[in-house]
Formats: sequence, structure tokens, C-alpha cells
Amino acid sequence: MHFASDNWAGAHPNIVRGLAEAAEGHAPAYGASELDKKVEHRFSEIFERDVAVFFVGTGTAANSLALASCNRPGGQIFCHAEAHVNMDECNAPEFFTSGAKLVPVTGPQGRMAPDALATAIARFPPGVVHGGQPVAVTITQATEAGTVYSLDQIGAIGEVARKAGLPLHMDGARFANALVTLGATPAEMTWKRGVDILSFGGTKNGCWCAEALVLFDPGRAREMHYLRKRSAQLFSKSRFIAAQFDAYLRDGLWLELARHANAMASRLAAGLVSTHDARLAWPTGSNEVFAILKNARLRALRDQGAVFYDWPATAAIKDELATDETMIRLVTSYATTAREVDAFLSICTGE
Ligand SMILES: Cc1ncc(COP(=O)(O)O)c(C=O)c1O
Ligand SMILES: C[C@@H](O)[C@H](N)C(=O)O
Repeated sequence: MHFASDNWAGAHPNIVRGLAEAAEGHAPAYGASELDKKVEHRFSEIFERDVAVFFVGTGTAANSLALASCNRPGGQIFCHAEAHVNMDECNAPEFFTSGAKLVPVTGPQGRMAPDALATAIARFPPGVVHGGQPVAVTITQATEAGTVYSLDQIGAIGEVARKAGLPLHMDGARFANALVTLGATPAEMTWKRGVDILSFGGTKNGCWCAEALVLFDPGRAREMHYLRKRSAQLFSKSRFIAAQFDAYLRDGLWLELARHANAMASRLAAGLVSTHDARLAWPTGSNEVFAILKNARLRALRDQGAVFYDWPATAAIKDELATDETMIRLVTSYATTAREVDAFLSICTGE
């Protein structure tokens, strides 16, 4: 019963096979191989426009370099208060932007509220040097609350960013999970709603180590080459990241894996809400379930081998928690089975 994180899951057999096949022979290094070029072209096909693609090794690197490409002196970057870039990347965005500041913005269920974003941006009026200058907006899709922005919600954030003359970045560590939830196309969920730069994650959805920065304005690419190299994220054997994405994006594997992970999360969430001593902190919109359970039940689950994290409750949730309750995060992946979900639920119902 493994629900700690999709980062704990392995690599899908097709990804492993793709890596093994790419391991044969020699190929130009540092992104110059035919396979690198083939996969970069595949991204343009998927997003229905010419894009610039930069392979990196972690989601944190993708996010930090995306924001670094937007920064200017005194840069202010607007994110959700609970955003991964703000809470879980050990100041990497601040470091790789050479000192930009992340400005936390509130919003329910892990999503930034457009009016709160507009208010936060207006706090830094043009020409008033003391506060610095707005340089970017970043959203996470699927969010850190396991919810997703609807296409209209992305568009509303995109409109606020556009009016302020700011690029919009999307942390897509779980991009595929959100995409299949919305039933949208990659273009509809990104550039057609105002997204300029995407961190496209593959690692949490069956790849070993595959993240890509997708620039919808290839004009930004020149700087990104230098930002990536300076941050030591230009892999010499880049073809192995390309090989993973080649297998991942082939025949819709990436969408199939995300659909499965999401289906397992929905099964888990539905089972939890049908028990009396469990409830959801937020609606389950992807492959992450945030639930509140009695501590005694949590002990029984762990005693019987379930693996998951207690999760720091936001202030709003904290107020709701009884003294004998704890919020937890349950994350499913391509490897999650219905059997382990049902085993977890049977302990929750005491069967
Ligand atoms: C929403 C989100 N963004 C970014 C990341 C960063 O990915 P990594 O841990 O590979 O740096 C994570 C990690 O799981 C994440 O959950
Ligand atoms: C750092 C931790 O939150 C990681 N991003 C995860 O989702 O498991």
C-alpha cells in the first residue's frame, strides 16, 4: 500500500526499454543527437506550434530556470502561497533567479484567485523602485492540493498576467494528470490560455528522470541555453532524457498512465468519503488525495504496512481538525493497483 508519493514509483517498462534501446552505440552529446531533435519536434506536434524544448533533470530545475528566464533586477514572482516553488524547492527559484522574490497569493483549494493576483501585482506600481518590479506569474497544474485549474481559470490568471505585461509559467510536474482530468489538449491547457513557459514533468508519471522546459515563444530560447548550462542542467548524455520522453509520448502512453493514476486516486477518494471517520480536505482532481482521518485509524493503517505522509494542514484546514484527527496525503501513480487501494480502504472501514 504505497501512497507516499508518485516520486516513489519506479519507471514504466516501456520507459526502461526505451532507455535500453538508446544505450546502444554512440551519438552526439549535449542535446545534439538525432533522438534529441526527434523528441523536440514531437513536442511541437503535441503542442500544435513550434516550441523550444530544454531537457533537465528535476522539476525544481525546470521551475527555477523558467523563472530565471523571466527575472530582472528587483524581480517579484507571484505564486500560490502553498506553491511548490515557494514551499518545497529550498530557495532554488530564488537562487537561480539571482534573488527574485516569490510573492505568495491566496486562493481556495490550491488555486490562485485572479483578483487576489491582480491586487498583489498592483502593490508594485511601475516606477516605484523601492518595492521592486513584477516579472512573472507561476501556477501549478495539477496543484499542490491535488486539484486542477479549469481552462477558464487558467485563462483568467493568464488575462491578469497579460494585462500586467507578465509572462505566465506553469509548473506541470503532474501535467498529464491534469490534462486527462480536463479532457483538454496540451495547447488548450497552455498557450491558448496564456501560458508562456511550461515545466513539463515526466518523472512522476512513469519516467525515471525526465523533465522538459517548453517555451511557447522560441525567442526566449537563446537565454535558456546559457541558464541551463550555468545551472549544470545540460546533460552530456541528453539522449537518455530524450529516450524516456520518446517512449513516454509514443502511442499515448503518457495519457494512459495518468488516467490510471487518477482512476486509482478517485477510487481511493470515493472509498474514503463512504466511511464515517474520513473526509477529504479538498476535492480530488488528479492523482493526489488529501484526507482527514482519525489518528487511531492512521495507526492501524501504518501498523498494517500502508505508507503515506501526514501533511501540514493549511490554516483553514487546521481550524477544522479535531484533536484526534490528522490530515494526510495519498498519492497514486501508474503503478498503483486497485488491490492495494481496496486493501487500504478495508482497513479504513475496519473490515
Ligand atoms: C508540484 C510539484 N512541482 C515540482 C516538483 C519538483 O520536482 P523535483 O522533486 O523533481 O524537483 C514537485 C515534486 O514532486 C512537485 O510536487
Ligand atoms: C517535495 C515533495 O512534495 C514532492 N514534490 C512530492 O510531491 O512528493
